Amino acid sequence: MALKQGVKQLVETANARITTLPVADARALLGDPGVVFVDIRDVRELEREGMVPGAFHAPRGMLEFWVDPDSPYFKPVFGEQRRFVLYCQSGWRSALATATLQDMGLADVAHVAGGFHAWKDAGGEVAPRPSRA
Ligand SMILES: O=S(=O)([O-])[S-]
Repeated sequence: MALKQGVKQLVETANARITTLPVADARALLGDPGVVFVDIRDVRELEREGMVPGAFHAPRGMLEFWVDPDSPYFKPVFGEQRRFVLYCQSGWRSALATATLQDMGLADVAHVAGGFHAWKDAGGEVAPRPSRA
């Protein structure tokens, strides 16, 4: 079956209209109280590899429902006037998720180029997943 769009095209289209932060720029934001790092990977990935210290874990499958204040699953962190910096493993899922949150109207949302892999390769800070990340 021929798809109308494959993942490569979806990611490219998303990347063309969202903010992508190089790892160095993202690392410079770590600890900034106006910034929330959002880890959208599966919990198993966090347990296996750790995460950006202090990141908020919002699995991609729930993301839209946690962001929408009209959803029963809304998480108040997404109602704060802060910058949201999403990351996944390699920057593909986060590109799609960032585009979606932008479409939903989140004012300041970006993602990390190359995801957690690139973050770690650059010597980025890594913390174990807290028991309730
Ligand atoms: O997390 S991912 O970029 O490999 S889809």
